Amino acid sequence: ALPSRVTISIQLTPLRPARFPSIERDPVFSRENQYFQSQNERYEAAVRKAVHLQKKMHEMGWTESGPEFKYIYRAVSGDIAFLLHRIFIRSISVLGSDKQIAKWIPLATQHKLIGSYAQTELGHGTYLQGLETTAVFDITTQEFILNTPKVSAMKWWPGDMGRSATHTVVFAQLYINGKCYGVHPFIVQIRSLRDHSLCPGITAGDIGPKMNFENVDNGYLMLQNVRVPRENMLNKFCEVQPDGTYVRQGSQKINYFTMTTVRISLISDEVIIPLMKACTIAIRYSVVRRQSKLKPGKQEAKILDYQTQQEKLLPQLATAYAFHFINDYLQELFNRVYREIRKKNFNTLPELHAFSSGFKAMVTQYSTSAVQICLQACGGHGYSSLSGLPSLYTRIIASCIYEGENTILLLQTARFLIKCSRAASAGQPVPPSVTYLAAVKPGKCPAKNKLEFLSPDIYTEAYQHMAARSVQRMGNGDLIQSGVKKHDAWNQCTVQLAQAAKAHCHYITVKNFAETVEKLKTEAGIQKIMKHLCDLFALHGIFSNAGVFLHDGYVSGAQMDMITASYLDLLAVIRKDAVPLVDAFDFTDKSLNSALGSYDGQVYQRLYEWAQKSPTNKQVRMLDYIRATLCISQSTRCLLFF
Ligand SMILES: CCCCCCC/C=C/C(=O)SCCNC(=O)CCNC(=O)[C@H](O)C(C)(C)COP(=O)(O)OP(=O)(O)OC[C@H]1O[C@@H](n2cnc3c(N)ncnc32)[C@H](O)[C@@H]1OP(=O)(O)O
Ligand SMILES: Cc1cc2nc3c(=O)[nH]c(=O)nc-3n(C[C@H](O)[C@H](O)[C@H](O)COP(=O)(O)OP(=O)(O)OC[C@H]3O[C@@H](n4cnc5c(N)ncnc54)[C@H](O)[C@@H]3O)c2cc1C
Repeated sequence: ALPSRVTISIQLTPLRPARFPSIERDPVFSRENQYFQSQNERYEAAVRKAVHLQKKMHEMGWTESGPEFKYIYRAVSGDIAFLLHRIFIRSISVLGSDKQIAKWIPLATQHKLIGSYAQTELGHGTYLQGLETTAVFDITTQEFILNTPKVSAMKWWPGDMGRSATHTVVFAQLYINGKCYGVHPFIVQIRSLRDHSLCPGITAGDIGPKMNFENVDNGYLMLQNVRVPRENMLNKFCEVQPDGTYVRQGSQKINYFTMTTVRISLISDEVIIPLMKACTIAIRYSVVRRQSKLKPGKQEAKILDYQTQQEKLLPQLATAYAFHFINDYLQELFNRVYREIRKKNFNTLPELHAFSSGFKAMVTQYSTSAVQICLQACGGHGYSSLSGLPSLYTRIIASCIYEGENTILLLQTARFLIKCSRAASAGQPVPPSVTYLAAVKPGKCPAKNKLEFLSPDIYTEAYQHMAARSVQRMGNGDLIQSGVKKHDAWNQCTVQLAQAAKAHCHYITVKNFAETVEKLKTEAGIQKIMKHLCDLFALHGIFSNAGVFLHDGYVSGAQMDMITASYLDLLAVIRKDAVPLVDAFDFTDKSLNSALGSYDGQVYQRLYEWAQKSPTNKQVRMLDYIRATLCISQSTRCLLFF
């Protein structure tokens, strides 16, 4: 067992960024009364924090890629406003010409404007071809005229739109001489830089209460004959020339590239960090909370000593590590493809789109389920906002919806896999990440005892077989043909297609975790612990989805019993290291903001102290009202009685 506060110096630098006490102690970044604030109070506090952060960054010379910003973002990202300003900047960086970048990026990075990303409409979020906002090219004035032709075309959801943004990237159907060229991005000013009032032709406001994201003023936007210069259409890849000629380089879908980049970047900040926080809170609480007795006459047991509690929480801990590693894999994939795209080579874009879509869907869905399990594993106190778990859950669940609803994205991945499977079967070249699709052997899992299922080769092979079979089973010729036949066949298979996409991503995650552990150059003890976590992540996936591994007999019923035995044995092994493994995430008490997860374990005192801050404990008038009501009811009851 590792010492309690061991520094697990594994090569996971984002897990262990440097600490910045000055930031920790900064009262502006305090999260102390957050759970008692209204939506409006949360938003206004978020704006104060954002402004303060920009001042600090300017004074201290910090950059968004620097350790200080990363630390703040990890600690208080859920509290800072202008989240979508970063996506506004990213849109211009990836879709804007050099001239547009030179003009707009300095204004944005110096916060001389506040940006937003206005794509989703009341009537359409998923189906981008159905967006109804229009941008008509006026050749006489060299402008685009933007309109919201009907209520369903109103932009609805864009972050920072409600009160903050002065500019936004509006996605609209481009029309030239009556012909539609599809969805394109346009920079539109929506509020005055002088007094923040709405610009002519602009109607905007806040969309109202949500499950979470109170630090973001998600808003609505209507445009009425709003004119922008021709130069405001982001034109790195698509351009309207002065004479109205439309020129495009590469895929028509390149205008969707911002989403691809965000799907990869949000995984770390908006999904893995909350998952790690939830694991930290639930596991620390589970070694403090004692409930019931394991043996008569003994002290009440720590709830983490119950096998069921271990089976709830430890696979989520293993998932947090697995997803941290896959995040590095995806970032490397993105960097490789983006280098090619900048050279105007779009050949690898389909693979990046398929992977970014599939992993965004799988990681957000599994992590959201994991945070819910952590919340429920803490019993009644987990349901208290003061545990920090409800806000982690209501925030992370949104990641299954925004930046592409998960089902839609899994179907995009499936579309790519089916095409690769057919190409591989025909002996045509396919990307290295999917060459396994051509190698499906009917075979049987060779493992003969439960210990052999702790071999990464054995379980990775089982995942590869399951994924290849899931994809190949769907790869019949009808699915990608054109015409009605394809659409009918496709829709009748979408449940299994989504499963095949998830199976592919799960296999890649297991394979990547095993390869990463193999390469870990750390103290032998750390590598051994990481191997346990990798084994647990892999066997948990088989244990939880036994049917797909048993389906074609690759794994037998007897072997499934061996897998279950090894899986349950691992729980007791990892239980000993559970606390150091969450300590390794190195969240401060302030960043956790949890009465259950604080490092000193003083749960009950903290719950009571924090509850005293509740305004409901201060509203004497309300208590008087309740007493008066009770008096009335008692007198009524007396009359009735007599
Ligand atoms: C720091 C982060 C904080 C987060 C805070 C929250 C911020 C949230 C912001 C948002 O939510 S912004 C809005 C997000 N909206 C979406 O993600 C919309 C989802 N919908 C789509 O992406 C598309 O509509 C679709 C589902 C992909 C379908 O697109 P379309 O109907 O146009 O194409 P298809 O017919 O399905 O496919 C045609 C062809 O195009 C390829 N393709 C599709 N998308 C992309 C892409 N992004 N990149 C590259 N290629 C793409 C697709 O693979 C097909 O290719 P082929 O198979 O024909 O070769
Ligand atoms: C917190 C939050 C922040 C957001 N921020 C922004 C922002 O800053 N900018 C922005 O532009 N947008 C933003 N959005 C909007 C978000 O991008 C959309 O809500 C998201 O893309 C889902 O689209 P939708 O709402 O139209 O869902 P729908 O597509 O209507 O989904 C409803 C159901 O229909 C199903 N469905 C739809 N199409 C198909 C299909 N073809 N096949 C099978 N099933 C289908 C879906 O799977 C889902 O189950 C935000 C949303 C949230 C929740």
